[in-house]
Amino acid sequence: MYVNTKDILEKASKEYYAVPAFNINNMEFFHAILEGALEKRAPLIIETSEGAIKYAGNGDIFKGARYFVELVRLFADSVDIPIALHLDHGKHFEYIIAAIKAGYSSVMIDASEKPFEENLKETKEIVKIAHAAGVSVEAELGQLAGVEDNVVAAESVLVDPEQAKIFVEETGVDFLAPAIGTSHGAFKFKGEAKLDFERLKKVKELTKIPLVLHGASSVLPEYVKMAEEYGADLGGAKGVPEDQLKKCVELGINKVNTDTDLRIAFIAGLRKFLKENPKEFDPRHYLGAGKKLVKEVVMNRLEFLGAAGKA
Ligand SMILES: O=C(COP(=O)(O)O)N(O)CCCCO
Ligand code: NA
Ligand SMILES: [Zn+2]
Repeated sequence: MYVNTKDILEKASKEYYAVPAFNINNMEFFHAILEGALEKRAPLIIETSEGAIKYAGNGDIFKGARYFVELVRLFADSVDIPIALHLDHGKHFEYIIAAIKAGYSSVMIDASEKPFEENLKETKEIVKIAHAAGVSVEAELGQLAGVEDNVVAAESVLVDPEQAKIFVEETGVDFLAPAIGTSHGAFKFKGEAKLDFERLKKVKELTKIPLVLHGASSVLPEYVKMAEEYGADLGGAKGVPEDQLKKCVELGINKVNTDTDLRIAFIAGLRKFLKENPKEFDPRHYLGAGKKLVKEVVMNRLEFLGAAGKA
């Protein structure tokens, strides 16, 4: 059934497990993720960036938002696991409104690169509108290092737990993404992976709401290796080690944004298939090879985060 993201996350927060939020840009990734969640009997959060919406609508953001709502609801309305659709990194008012209008379960207002007062003001405004439409809201405090879509924050700006308490009280936001040292993409961390667990613990104690980890892909070595074996150039790829991810869940992370791990799995499966099947040109076959590995990663991550069996 199609649900509000908050319903999924409130349960996870109470029981201290996490639900991965998987990014999609097309139908094939959605099918792979859905199959994995059904087999694992897990709640499912599908999320799309603004770029994905523009891509699916071929430039028209409202068509793109409608496309993902129709695609997800087509299946969600006929299965017995809870499924939510979330706008990831909503930075522009028109995308956030398009998502709300099209029927998304939740939206992220990401004003994290703006000064605290401005982030608070913008988030408050979106919460008012979204809540009036029965849509839940995610916001971000602090900044991830690395390229966050088109915002390059040279260094991470870590969340201030006291500010997080004020922010949550003043805005009424439903779930919060505290920056604790991760970054987006396949090349996280300059040296050793280092997350600020103390800070995370304080944010959970002070805010008591579901928390989100961005830049949470582990960049799994076996898939990186396979992709490289068949021609990919991913030198230096590094993600969040799984033991550190586990610790984040124990400290109160409940939504784990996962995009890069699915992309690497897909390209590994696709490259291998193309190399081994030079005569094949049916898109259902070569995209199917990517899908297969995406489903594998999805099932492992649902199990690892404790979402399996929680539907
Ligand atoms: O936090 C994440 C996922 O991060 P990762 O790159 O670790 O999968 N996301 O918000 C997904 C979109 C990344 C920006 O384009
Ligand atoms: Na998000
Ligand atoms: Zn993110």
